[in-house]
Amino acid sequence: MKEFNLKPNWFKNAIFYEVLVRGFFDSNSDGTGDIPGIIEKLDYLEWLGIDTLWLLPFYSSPLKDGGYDISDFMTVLPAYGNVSDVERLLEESHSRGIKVVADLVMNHTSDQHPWFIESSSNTTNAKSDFYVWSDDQEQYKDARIIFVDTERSNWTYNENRGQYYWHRFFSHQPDLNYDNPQVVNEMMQVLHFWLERGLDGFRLDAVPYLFEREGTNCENLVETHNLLKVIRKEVDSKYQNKVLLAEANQLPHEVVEYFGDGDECHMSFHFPIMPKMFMSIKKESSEPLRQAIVQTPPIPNGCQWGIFLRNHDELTLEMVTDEERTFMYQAYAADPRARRNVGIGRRLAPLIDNDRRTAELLHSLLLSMPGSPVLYYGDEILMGDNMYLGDRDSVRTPMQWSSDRNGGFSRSDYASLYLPVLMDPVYGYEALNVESQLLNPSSFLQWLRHMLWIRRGNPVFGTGDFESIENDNDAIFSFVRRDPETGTAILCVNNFARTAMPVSLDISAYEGNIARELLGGVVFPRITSVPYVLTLSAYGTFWFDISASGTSMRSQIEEQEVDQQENDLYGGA
Ligand SMILES: OC[C@H]1O[C@H](O[C@H]2O[C@H](CO)[C@@H](O)[C@H](O)[C@H]2O)[C@H](O)[C@@H](O)[C@@H]1O
Ligand SMILES: [Ca+2]
Repeated sequence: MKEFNLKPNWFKNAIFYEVLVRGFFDSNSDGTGDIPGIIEKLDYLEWLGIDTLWLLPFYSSPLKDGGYDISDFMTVLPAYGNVSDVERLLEESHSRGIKVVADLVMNHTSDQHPWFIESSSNTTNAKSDFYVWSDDQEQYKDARIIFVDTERSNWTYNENRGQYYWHRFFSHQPDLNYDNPQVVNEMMQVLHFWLERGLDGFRLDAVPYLFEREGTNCENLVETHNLLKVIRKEVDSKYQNKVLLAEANQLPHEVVEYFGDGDECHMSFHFPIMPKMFMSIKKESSEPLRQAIVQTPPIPNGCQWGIFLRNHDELTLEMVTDEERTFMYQAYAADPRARRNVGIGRRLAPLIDNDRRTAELLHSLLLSMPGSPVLYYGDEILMGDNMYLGDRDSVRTPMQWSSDRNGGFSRSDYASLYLPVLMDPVYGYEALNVESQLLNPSSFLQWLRHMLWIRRGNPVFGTGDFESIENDNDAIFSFVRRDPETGTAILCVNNFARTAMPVSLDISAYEGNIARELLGGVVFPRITSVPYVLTLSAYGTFWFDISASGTSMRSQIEEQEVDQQENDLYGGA
């Protein structure tokens, strides 16, 4: 059993893994993944080297939005299991040193939630103010529509009540009214219910939209931030080492506001840099990503970004410029079937034409840039997608465990699967699955596991400063992650070009230090006052330990070995 990490800032060094409960493993052969199924796969996740599971909503739901339409916050969808199963998952995960956070949808409920059924019955019932009601559709006209593929308005008429209700997402997801203290109180009970059971925190879904105010776009309002401060205070006062992770798909200066002064969320997804990684690839230029990082404001101590390549939604293009959006659609979604709302409904591998080198470059970035990496289930084997499925189901097909029936995901009839497993010649389960990649020492899965291991052994990736390193090649993104107190420093060099590239780096500040490549342990020439010259292969990357002598993870003995190697290789020069 691994030592369970009880440090308050554990999430800064965590590697997150996002699990679609429905799509991971079906333990009872009914065609739907479930909580006991995740328990059965914990050994695999431990082997892979992840620290924290993020579970997509597992609560009771009519599943019209993948479970983000909750009809009871305190029960588990029967097809997924029950509360005891979740408790068992928490125990089993914790015993392996794995923490578990879950999605919490505070902004809205399903229209099947008893609160909404009562609220919509008339204007005088006890839950009458639980939602945002209006006689007309005139209010909040400055609020954009988010699900543009399906919704034409943020208001929908309810026959029973004879009024309109407000919803930022699907019309079956009425927004809760946080101006009503009873709603705040109810949501606090929900938080307590799950935290008491041992959950390690929440991913707070769609958090910018909790309040509405006339004359604003109803996003990121001060009232929303004040409520988050109240929630944080409540969580901190009763529990230890929990994490709140904000899902706020907003501009850089807005997204950092979800950390408050260190008194709101511990973490926030770094939405601004995600599309920029993909732009840098197609432009063969480090500039889009470099700019996005440089423009990221500093965050308070005790806070951390969550960085990701892909997730269960579309590759969102809501917060990029019109020009950038056009570029992204042309570069990554020439086929209009790939488009979803304001974004692209594809998984990582098809986005990058299944190119292993690009996948390695993107994951090297994910594991070395400031923030905690969040992996999406299936991306560790470079799973594909199914553009013919509706909404965002294109990227939510069953996990491919083996070449057995239904990809080893379920023993049920194929026809009863919640979504069809992929069967095409490139990404189908017979060609692409966990089992075959476990057996293949040079598979992407094995490569990624090695990278996660290296990252874990170098905590500076989670907690260190970020220093951009000047170089003479636009295709190359170079930076150092360092801990000024210990002198630990790791130089990361990334080539966005599809061809080999030379680069000269200005790392004279580290003059005298040895550069030791982290994956193979090979010693490169000592750093001097002149530019450091490297050659990178197409989409190539390097991680070098350039720490001051004796301050890194290396022991004194290793240091002597380095001297010897250097002597052998460079004749003591
Ligand atoms: O609960 C409703 C939705 O909430 C999240 O949505 C986020 O994803 C949207 C794209 O699919 C994005 O445009 C929006 O800004 C986000 O809040 C959740 O991740 C979705 O799955 C869910 O439908
Ligand atoms: Ca099942």
